[in-house]
Amino acid sequence: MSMIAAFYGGKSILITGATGFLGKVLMEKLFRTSPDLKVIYVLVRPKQGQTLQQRVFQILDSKLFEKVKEVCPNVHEKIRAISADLNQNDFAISKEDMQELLSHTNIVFHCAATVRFDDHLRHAVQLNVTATQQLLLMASQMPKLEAFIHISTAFSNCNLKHIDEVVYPCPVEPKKIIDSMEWLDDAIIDEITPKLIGDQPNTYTYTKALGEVVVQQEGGNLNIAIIRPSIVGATWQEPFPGWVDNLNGPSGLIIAAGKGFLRSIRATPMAVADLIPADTVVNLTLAVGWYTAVHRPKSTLVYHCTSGNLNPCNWGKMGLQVLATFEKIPFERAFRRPNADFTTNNITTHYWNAVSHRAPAIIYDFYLRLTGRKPRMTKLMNRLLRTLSMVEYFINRSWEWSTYNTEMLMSALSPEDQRVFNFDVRQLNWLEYIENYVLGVKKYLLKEDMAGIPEAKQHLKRLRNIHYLFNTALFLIAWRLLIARSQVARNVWFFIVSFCYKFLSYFRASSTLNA
Ligand SMILES: CCCCCCCCCCCCCCCCCCCCCCCCCC(=O)SCCNC(=O)CCNC(=O)[C@H](O)C(C)(C)COP(=O)(O)OP(=O)(O)OC[C@H]1O[C@@H](n2cnc3c(N)ncnc32)[C@H](O)[C@@H]1OP(=O)(O)O
Ligand SMILES: NC(=O)C1=CN([C@@H]2O[C@H](COP(=O)(O)OP(=O)(O)OC[C@H]3O[C@@H](n4cnc5c(N)ncnc54)[C@H](OP(=O)(O)O)[C@@H]3O)[C@@H](O)[C@H]2O)C=CC1
Repeated sequence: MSMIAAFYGGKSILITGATGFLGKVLMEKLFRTSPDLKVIYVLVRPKQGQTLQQRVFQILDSKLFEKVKEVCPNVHEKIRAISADLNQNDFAISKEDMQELLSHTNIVFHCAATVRFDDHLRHAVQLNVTATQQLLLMASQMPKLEAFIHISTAFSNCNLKHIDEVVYPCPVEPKKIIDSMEWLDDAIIDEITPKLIGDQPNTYTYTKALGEVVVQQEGGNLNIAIIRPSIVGATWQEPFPGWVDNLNGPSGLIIAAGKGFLRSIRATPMAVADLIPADTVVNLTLAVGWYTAVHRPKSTLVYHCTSGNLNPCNWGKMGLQVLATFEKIPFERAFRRPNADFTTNNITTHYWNAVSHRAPAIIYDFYLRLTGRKPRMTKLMNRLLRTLSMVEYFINRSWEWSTYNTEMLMSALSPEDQRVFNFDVRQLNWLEYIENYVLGVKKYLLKEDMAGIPEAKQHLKRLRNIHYLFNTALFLIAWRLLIARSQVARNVWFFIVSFCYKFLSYFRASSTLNA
């Protein structure tokens, strides 16, 4: 019997960010392994004309939850959606709901965040810092609370090369930042943002670092732990391989490469691609929840959920495997044949951006205009280039994350828990994982049918022929222009033509003699 699964039985669990990528996998695993849990409270904001209930039921009715429905048929009754906006005071939670949360919650998993790299500092601070502070305040009023688990990121201190499982101080106290956001106007915030974030690459990593400091400073007597996952990718094993539902991290770029938009990325092939599957993160999170509640460590423990030091894979290997998978499982209606490559310096990056990204987009938009359609490729390409510029920082460096706490926890688990809540990335086979990832992107993100693969392959063959035809035509035109202008080119041309003629004459003569 799994001790961790038994621990969550009968518990009331509060999850923020449950409608996000990681939150969904977390809920799924909780319901599947502890179907006798009492209730999961999810803080949800209403969206797109959907009620809260509809938003949550849509998640429960998705393929991700198919196995859950078998082991926990009354899952709809065990989830309680609470209207909340983490940007508002007291999260805009009603008094009755707040009362219920405060008096019943046993465990809190805080996953909600803005993960946009370029978010305005005011918004990023509100969600990643102030909301964390407010949630801690709420948690301190929960008499039955056993553990508070905060999800941060392994990149919260990416200005360092070697990162330990400790909370690092920030140059400016989070409280001062929170206060200043209240009275500074947007223009001034824009101006001081680069100075404040210093050697952090963006407002996301900066505010996640501030969030950790808030957790440490304001955790009071709570049992708190911080989890730092690296780049969260599709599921590895559970509930099935390859599940992914948003474009963050590598997923969007896999689509862009598979559809043929992405031709070149400035990346260091030997840099470590520190991906971590979503189910691995969730298994560690649940194990940490159990350990924190049961063993009550004296201080806030930080757990790195990374792959690089235990089972490293680099971007070069990953890129090649992604391309190899496209051969077997191509995406439908590609714009060009997938043929992306890594570049390593600024000049080649600019060159390939102009030649392989912008020029084809302009030509295609011209063609759309000619045929009376609305141009759209240049806009899409600009967005892709913006995304590339945002992720460049992370794919041209390697970090070392120590994993003492994570390894300590692994050895503290029973063999059964090590199996059910497996977070040992040494067992991960990267080639298999990446293939499943690409397949998952095709099935769950692009919603493409596997039956369409033969047609997709035909389409790629047509694109290849068009490519060859286009290149040949281009070469002939260039050559024709050169011959018209240069005596040397003309001489070379006559030499080649007469050589071919002589060779053919000789060949014909010798075959007549033999006959
Ligand atoms: C040796 C040879 C080898 C050969 C090799 C060949 C290679 C070939 C294989 C290639 C693949 C393998 C290598 C992969 C490298 C991956 C690196 C990942 C590093 C990640 C590090 C993460 C570290 C930190 C981890 C964390 O701790 S946190 C989690 C990470 N957080 C994020 O990943 C958020 C990022 N994103 C944003 O920050 C915003 O998205 C923003 C970008 C500002 C845009 O912003 P904006 O332009 O405003 O656009 P949106 O409004 O967002 O979207 C507007 C429209 O574009 C859509 N769209 C949004 N995104 C994306 C996206 N990516 N890709 C595509 N489309 C996207 C969206 O659907 C919407 O479409 P629509 O609805 O209009 O139709
Ligand atoms: N994905 C990754 O690669 C990594 C993620 N992390 C961390 O993991 C956690 C989860 O990330 P992930 O699941 O990928 O992110 P998602 O963007 O998929 O999910 C974010 C969640 O936060 C919720 N949220 C955002 N704003 C508000 C708000 N104002 N009020 C209420 N809820 C809000 C979203 O709700 P809604 O559905 O309404 O938008 C969503 O449920 C984050 O803390 C992130 O920093 C760490 C390392 C890597």
